[in-house]
Amino acid sequence: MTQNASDIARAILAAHSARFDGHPAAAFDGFSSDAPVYRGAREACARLGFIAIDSECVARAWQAQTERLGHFDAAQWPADPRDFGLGSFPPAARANSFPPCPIALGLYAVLPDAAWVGRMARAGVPTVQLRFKSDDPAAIAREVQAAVEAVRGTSALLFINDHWQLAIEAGAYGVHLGQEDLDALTPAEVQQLRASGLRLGVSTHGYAEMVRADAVSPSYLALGAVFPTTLKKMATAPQGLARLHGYADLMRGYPLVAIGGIDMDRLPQALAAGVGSIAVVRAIVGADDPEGAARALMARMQQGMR
Ligand SMILES: Cc1ncc(COP(=O)(O)OP(=O)(O)O)c(N)n1
Ligand SMILES: Cc1nc(C(=O)O)sc1CCOP(=O)(O)O
Ligand SMILES: [Mg+2]
Repeated sequence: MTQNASDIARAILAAHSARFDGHPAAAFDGFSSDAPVYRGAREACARLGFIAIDSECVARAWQAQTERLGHFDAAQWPADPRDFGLGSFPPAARANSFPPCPIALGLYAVLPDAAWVGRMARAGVPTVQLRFKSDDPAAIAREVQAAVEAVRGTSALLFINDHWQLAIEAGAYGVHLGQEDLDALTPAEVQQLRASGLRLGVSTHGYAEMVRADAVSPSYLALGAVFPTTLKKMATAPQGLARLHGYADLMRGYPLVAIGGIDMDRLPQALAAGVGSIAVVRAIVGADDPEGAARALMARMQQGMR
């Protein structure tokens, strides 16, 4: 049956509004195609509060899904990598992928300095990140080196945030980069990082950023911010659990890390979306007993993964 764009939008909203509630409608900036499924989906996504670049991405995927299936199915929110134009899955099997890391990185402590990295590695946290923010190049180099030394003799996997060249020199396990960090790299630098053998994790905050990250075939994807966070100013609103489920469905071939506002109470819900890792800052660094908090978070992760 041929349906027009308004019918398509209504059908999508009827099937998915309840799940994706809590986001105000987003500004609508027009269509890039005349295909009715695309147009209906684009309108519906804007009404569901997806930002324009994400609405565009999902609407195009909905059109691709319809063509692939041979019919429009309002119930089936797009979650097939082929419909988003992603590379082949699993990504780790691609010729140009970054080295793999465990599919379940477990509790992932994002920490402000090397002393914290050492403390949490010794407390048994499986994945740690040095997120040292400073304008002093000598201090940054010292901290990266100290973090690498701090995890020696422990089984913690150490990612260095932002400073990929120092991470290579110091021999870290991996590097974490945001979208802007990645944009600042030339193709030759991306290739240098890939050739170094370090793992690469990339931040994402929605469909369009996941698609961009997939283009470099990183070792893991971080999905944030799931809940509100006071740690840093975010450019996008908290994604919420329903979107986290959608993102994890689409990207399930990657090791996935949920981040942003996660604490003991919220951890089980975030884990249930299908991610293998939960990243936290304040739930550890802000705790009265950080080692105790880390142990409690790890125990809760174990329960959730059973
Ligand atoms: C696991 C994890 N996820 C996301 C981030 C954020 O990285 P980025 O977007 O580059 O922002 P800064 O941390 O550099 O402020 C992260 N560090 N770790
Ligand atoms: C560093 C960072 N990056 C995020 C992202 O969404 O990319 S959220 C975040 C802060 C996470 O801190 P807390 O666990 O204290 O909320
Ligand atoms: Mg960064």
